[in-house]
Amino acid sequence: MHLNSRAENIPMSLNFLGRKLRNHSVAPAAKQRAWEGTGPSRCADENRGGLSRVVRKQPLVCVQNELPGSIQELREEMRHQPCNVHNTHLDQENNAGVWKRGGASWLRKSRIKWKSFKRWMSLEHCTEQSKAPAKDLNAATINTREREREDDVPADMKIFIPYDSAKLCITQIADDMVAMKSRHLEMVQELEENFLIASRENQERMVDKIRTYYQNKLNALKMVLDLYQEKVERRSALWEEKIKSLRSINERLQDEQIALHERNRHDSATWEREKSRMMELFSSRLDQLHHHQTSTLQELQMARMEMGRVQEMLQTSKDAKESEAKETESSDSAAHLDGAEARLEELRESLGKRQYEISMLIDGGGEGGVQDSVVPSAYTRLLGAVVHQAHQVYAEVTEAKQQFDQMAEENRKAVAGASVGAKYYQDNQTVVDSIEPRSLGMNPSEVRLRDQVTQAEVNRKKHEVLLVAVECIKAGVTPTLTGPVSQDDLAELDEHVKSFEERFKNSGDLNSEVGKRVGQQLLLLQAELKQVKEENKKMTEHYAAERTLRKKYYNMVEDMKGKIRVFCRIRPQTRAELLRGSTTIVSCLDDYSVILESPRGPREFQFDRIFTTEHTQDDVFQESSRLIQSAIDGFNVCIFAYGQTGSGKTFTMLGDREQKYPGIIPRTFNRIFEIIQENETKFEFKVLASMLELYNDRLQDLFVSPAESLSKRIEIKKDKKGLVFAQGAEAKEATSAGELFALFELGSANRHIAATKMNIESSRSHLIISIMLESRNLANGSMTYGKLNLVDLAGSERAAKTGAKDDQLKEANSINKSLSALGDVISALALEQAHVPYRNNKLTQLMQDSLGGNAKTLMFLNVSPSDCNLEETLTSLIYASRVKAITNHAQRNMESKEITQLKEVILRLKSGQTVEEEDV
Ligand SMILES: Nc1ncnc2c1ncn2[C@@H]1O[C@H](COP(=O)(O)OP(=O)(O)OP(=O)(O)O)[C@@H](O)[C@H]1O
Repeated sequence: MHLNSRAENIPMSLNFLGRKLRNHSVAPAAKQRAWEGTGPSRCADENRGGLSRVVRKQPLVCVQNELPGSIQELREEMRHQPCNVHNTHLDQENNAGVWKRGGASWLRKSRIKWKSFKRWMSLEHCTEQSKAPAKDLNAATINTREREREDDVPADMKIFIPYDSAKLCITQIADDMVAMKSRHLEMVQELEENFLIASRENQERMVDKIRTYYQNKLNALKMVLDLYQEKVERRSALWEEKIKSLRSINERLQDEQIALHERNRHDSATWEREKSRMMELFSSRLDQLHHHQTSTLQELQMARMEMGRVQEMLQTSKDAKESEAKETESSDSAAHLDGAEARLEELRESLGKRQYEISMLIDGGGEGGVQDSVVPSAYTRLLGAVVHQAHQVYAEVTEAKQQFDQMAEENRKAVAGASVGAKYYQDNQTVVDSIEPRSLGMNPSEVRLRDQVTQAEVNRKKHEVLLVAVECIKAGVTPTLTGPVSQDDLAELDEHVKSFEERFKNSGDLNSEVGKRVGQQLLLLQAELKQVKEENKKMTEHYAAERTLRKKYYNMVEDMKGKIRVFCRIRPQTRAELLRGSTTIVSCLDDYSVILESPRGPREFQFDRIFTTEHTQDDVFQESSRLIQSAIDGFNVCIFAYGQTGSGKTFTMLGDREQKYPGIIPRTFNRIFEIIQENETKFEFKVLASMLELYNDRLQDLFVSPAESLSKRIEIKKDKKGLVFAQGAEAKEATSAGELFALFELGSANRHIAATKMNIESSRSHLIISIMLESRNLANGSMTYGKLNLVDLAGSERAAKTGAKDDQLKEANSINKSLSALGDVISALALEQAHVPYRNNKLTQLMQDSLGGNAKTLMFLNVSPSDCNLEETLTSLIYASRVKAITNHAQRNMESKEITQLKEVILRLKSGQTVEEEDV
């Protein structure tokens, strides 16, 4: 067998290539070239690197074509002329390892100069070197020189290789190829690992970057918030100062008001005094009038008496005149008679005048006395003004009221006292009257009696007038005055009233001016106070908004840190509790603090959010819906409700039976498909759901009938990413919220429910709904896998309290066992213990990737507000407080397009399928 000198390069090159590939991590393209280099099509491909470069100048002629004859021919030849090469030392030397050292002896025997062979070898080596980037100029120069030398080699030179050696050589080539193939597979694996590591590192770097970015953002926000807070505090201080000053102004004004009031009181006292003085004046005037009337009456009587005397005289003179006329008429008696008649006339006149005056006095007016048109109006005006003002004082000032009442009482007593005198006067009127004619010659006892009677009458009248005046003031009615009033009296009274009115008016003006000023100031103050209040309100709102924002960012950070969020929901009192007369012992301090009134005093607990009876199902869902987006973004999300039996877990998670108030689960179904719809142009989604129930320590698939479920064995497993899944349970695909809800209803029909002693329908199993959310980015093909666990835990309860027996007792024990296992896991996680007892119970196993794992977790703590549940509520609150301390390590389940493809290739290789070039 012989080979063309150029063709000889081929096996040697392959050997080199094999070695080279083994010691080099090759890029897929290079690997592909290397693969192609070993394939049968390599002869045709001149333009590829490596081996083909050596033969670029002279096209490579295929080995088979260059061979002088067929193997048969060679064998023939060897039969006639035993191959001396075959019988040379080659085999021995080969056995002794000479082959490996270069096989110099057989080369010599084959008449090939060692030098030439070495040159070929070097040439090949240099050619291999030239595949790598030509770093060294010398190497290129050597290469050129070697090629020049190669041109010296005779073109027809043949090398004879013994058949066994050739066989050996070919066997080795075959081995090399097999080794190369396995190496290639190793490389693929290596590549895959490298890709995985690189992508993981990349992801971690990204997460770190995002974390730093958000941390910086948060710090900036914190700074802004601090600034705001400072501003708010400064403004609060400013407003407090303002309020303080306003308060002091207010106080000052109040003092002024009090002083004014005092002054008013003082003025009214003065007015009182003035009024009583006026009353006295009135009464004295009335007395005077009365006196005047009495004296006029006396004068009248005297005039009557004188008239009687004069008439007597006239009668005597008439009688004398008649007797004289009978006897003789004398001139003296005629003169005497004329004088008497004049006197009579005079007396008549005087009497007429007096009678008129008396009639005026008695009738209260009349021509010739006081002017009828002036007196009543002046008095009415005067009295009207005085009484009106006095009545105002009486109505407004309590003390004045008392005084008036007292005055009325005193006058009434005085009138009563004076009436005795009057009665005496009436009883003795005849006596007194009989005294009158002899008044000029009265004895002292008679005069005293008459004076006493007159004084008593005067007093009575005076008090009667005062009483009438007081009563009129009290009633606000102007008294009607009868009797004559002189012009002087009127003028004096008028003046008096005018001055009083003036003073009153002045004081009123003064008061009204000050009052106006005070009122204006008060109005200003009120306006300012209103403004301050509004600003305060705004500031409070602003502050509350800032606080909420702060809390939101804090929550975001907590989310990023992976803290488990705990929301506490206080349900309203049930009918049963109300009938029992239970009182409410749980109250909410603000959005984040809850207070429990325990026998040892109030205990405060802090949570991420508190929901009271005023919060609707929608409010509760709004706070939780952010997590649904996270699940679609590729996080593990778990929302679960914890609490004693009947505390409202099912109401929170599922809603009421009629779905009038749907809970988190049905709302989540809708939200998932809303988000999907919003993103369907960018992503392709797949939604799979499974529904399990953990009942009496046994996992049951709720998507199959209970009978079928009994025959199924469901095991909790973890996939490569550490995600928990239930092997053996059905995962059904849903393409709409309606489909998902229909699946949920199918599962709900198979749940275990019982009624407790309190007659509340109670779920006796833990319900776990898992929704797997796969999304493929249509732009780059990357895949994300999110998982949303919605868990309605069975209620924790005290068997003794609920009156459970037999099966129900067993159920209760199983529930309590699993909840206590959950408690142990929470404790271990909160204390960051090395070992977390997830495997103690199926519930904790199932929730492993939701608690302290790769998840975002939200726990609803449902509590009853009634005192009859105090113990359970306290335990639940303590339990949930521990949960808040747990930190998860939320990570996105995402892989790049390459990883996804490589995984597919590996799967196909494993299953023995062929892999196309473009797949890799
Ligand atoms: N926030 C609420 N508003 C109005 N009613 C509520 C509220 N929470 C609970 N309820 C009512 O209280 C009762 C008990 O609630 P629910 O069945 O949800 O409790 P639970 O904790 O799920 O009980 P169990 O663990 O026994 O299943 C129900 O009648 C429910 O309608």
